[in-house]
Amino acid sequence: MIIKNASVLNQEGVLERKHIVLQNGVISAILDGAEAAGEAADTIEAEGKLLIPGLIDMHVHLREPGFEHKETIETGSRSAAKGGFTTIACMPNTRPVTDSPEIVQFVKDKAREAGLVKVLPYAAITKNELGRELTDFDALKEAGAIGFTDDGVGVQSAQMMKDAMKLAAKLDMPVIAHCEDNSLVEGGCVAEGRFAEKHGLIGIPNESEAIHVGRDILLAEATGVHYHVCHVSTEQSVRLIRQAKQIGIKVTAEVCPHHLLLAEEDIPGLDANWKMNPPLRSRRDVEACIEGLLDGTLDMIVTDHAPHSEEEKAKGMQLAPFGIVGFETAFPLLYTAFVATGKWDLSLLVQRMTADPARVFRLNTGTLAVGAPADLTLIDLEQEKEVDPGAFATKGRNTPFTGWKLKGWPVMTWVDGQTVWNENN
Ligand SMILES: NC(=O)N[C@@H](CC(=O)O)C(=O)O
Ligand SMILES: [Zn+2]
Ligand SMILES: [Zn+2]
Repeated sequence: MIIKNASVLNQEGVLERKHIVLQNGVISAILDGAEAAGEAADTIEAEGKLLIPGLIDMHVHLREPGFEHKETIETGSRSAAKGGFTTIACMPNTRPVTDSPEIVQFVKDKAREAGLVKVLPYAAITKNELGRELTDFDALKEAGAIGFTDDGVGVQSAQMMKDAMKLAAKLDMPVIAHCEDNSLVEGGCVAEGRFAEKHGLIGIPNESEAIHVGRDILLAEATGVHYHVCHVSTEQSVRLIRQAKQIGIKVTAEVCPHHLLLAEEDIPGLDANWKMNPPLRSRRDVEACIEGLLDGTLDMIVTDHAPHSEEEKAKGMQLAPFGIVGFETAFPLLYTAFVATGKWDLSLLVQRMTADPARVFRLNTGTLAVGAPADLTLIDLEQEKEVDPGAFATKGRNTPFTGWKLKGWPVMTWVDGQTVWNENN
């Protein structure tokens, strides 16, 4: 197969016209656009469109097993492919929790049946994510888990976290942390700030996140583990991670599109489509996250795709579950807000969603190179469309971005050379 006349970013971040030849699931040649592309059984004309490595999302919730009314591995995979993602790593807060080799195997089997994107399972740190007893790290690694996390809750005991890190370090596996100290968030559903005050809600303070980041950085230093911080949302966390990196502690971090785009003061009313964990913070925190992403303190962008049903989200700000969907809006949101406005280079956005997650988690994807798996995404940078949850492939409709006019929509996605999403089919 040949993808002809695509716009491809070169090493210097400049767009060049290229023909990409795919064979047996890998990129077999990248030809100069001035050369003849040659013949193939299947030719895609990509004139005027951006071709990038398939996007990688290292933090997603697919809800299966146990919460199939919110999402399944198949619907989540389809939504990911539609959003331009080719590799996703799914969180273990399912029912049962992914705390046994059997559930890791179940997730892998379901992902293979769906046959769309590459699904990498995380396993829980503690049994049932209750924070009481460690899971069997050896067996979970053996079954194919790529890291350990209790995402959805923070590991409250420092000793438990230290034990987990020691074990993970021995197995050369990362610990991925949802940073939240429960004693500092009781009853909170939005961040401290103007919105919480106006509506008489208990506010979640920044320290509830940063206190775990600080604690865990010290434990990572002591144990030598690769420590990865989930969905960073505060100025204080960014500062702690920056300092830890400067002194050589093995810490990496991720940030979500909504924490780069929205602050608590933007929440329009008591609508739970604006409720997520961590919550939207102050404008100052948003600016610190952006700065952190630009200087590499925050290594990558993840969606934290967290679908919930409409009934659940209709329960209101206090009672509805935390979380918003992310796959199908992530790239267009960031492209429109930061690249189309000239604030960021296109290559920075692409790197933080491809090469950087691949580097941190040692994946063999995320680059457009001869010999690499043909995981690719074709993007129309010009077409403008409104976010319409009714048209989502995910079962979730829970997004604060309804009606936003965006550019940069993925139009085709390939995994190992197979088309997994095509706008025109
Ligand atoms: N981010 C969220 O708001 N919710 C996630 C849990 C999590 O990522 O902590 C979920 O599972 O719904
Ligand atoms: Zn989390
Ligand atoms: Zn999550």
